[in-house]
Amino acid sequence: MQLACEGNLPDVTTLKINEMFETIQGEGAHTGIPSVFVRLQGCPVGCPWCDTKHTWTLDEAFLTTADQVLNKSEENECFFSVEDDELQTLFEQQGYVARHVVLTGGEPCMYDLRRLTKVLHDAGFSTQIETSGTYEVLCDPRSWVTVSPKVNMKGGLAVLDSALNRANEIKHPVAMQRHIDELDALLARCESLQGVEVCLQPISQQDRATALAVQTCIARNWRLSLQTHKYIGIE
Ligand SMILES: C[S@@+](CC[C@H](N)C(=O)[O-])C[C@H]1O[C@@H](n2cnc3c(N)ncnc32)[C@H](O)[C@@H]1O
Ligand SMILES: Nc1nc2[nH]cc(C(=O)O)c2c(=O)[nH]1
Ligand code: SF4
Ligand SMILES: [Mg+2]
Repeated sequence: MQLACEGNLPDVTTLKINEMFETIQGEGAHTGIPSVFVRLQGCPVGCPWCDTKHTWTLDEAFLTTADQVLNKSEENECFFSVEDDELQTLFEQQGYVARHVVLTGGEPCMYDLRRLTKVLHDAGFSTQIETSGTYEVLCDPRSWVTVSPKVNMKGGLAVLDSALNRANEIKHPVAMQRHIDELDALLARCESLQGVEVCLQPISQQDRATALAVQTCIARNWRLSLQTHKYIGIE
């Protein structure tokens, strides 16, 4: 077995994929960029307002074929398995033209993403990881890491701090003042976050959440992240 130390690639990782599609990145600093979305299966965090609850389970009863998953007409728990070094071939078969790949979920950092992100960057893609900070972020140094910190959730502070240390962007979902206070506490504790772009994302397009996010972004000079894909009815 190969060691996963610097310079070496870890062994092949089997990815479980719930959805794969080409769309426009709708959130955060990369909003507007045509992207291939790879939605990985599994998340134990349990945010009550999560908009991808269909990805939470890792029950093998939902294992199906790539064809079934790629041709889904609605969200469901079904997923297929693929080795990370076979993903690019699938992109080609699907005829994707986007050169930016967003790894999301579920919680993508339940998987070792080092081989996948290295191979993709070496092939000329850029990559972005959307993570909750509840698992260590294992990826290529060239990947853009968006941490949407889930405080007081499973994973613990040490893991969250290591994810925040790797973050290129903090994207915080908000609905109440309490969510802003939690973010303030994180920013105060984590020196590595000085200078990292912070954005607030209203939870589920609620009017009050949006008003709070707008007002706080103006007051703090933070960025607003709307889930723009939901406003225009794309994936
Ligand atoms: C579905 S999560 C998957 C990636 C990872 N588990 C995470 O939480 O970052 C992708 C992004 O959507 C955000 N999100 C999920 N449900 C949302 C909702 N109802 N309203 C606003 N943002 C939401 C998350 O906070 C995260 O930034
Ligand atoms: N268009 C689009 N942009 C997104 N940005 C983050 C998403 C996610 O679910 O992680 C997402 C998504 O599901 N669709
Ligand atoms: S961590 Fe992400 S995928 Fe998991 S429940 Fe929360 S928002 Fe959903
Ligand atoms: Mg989404």
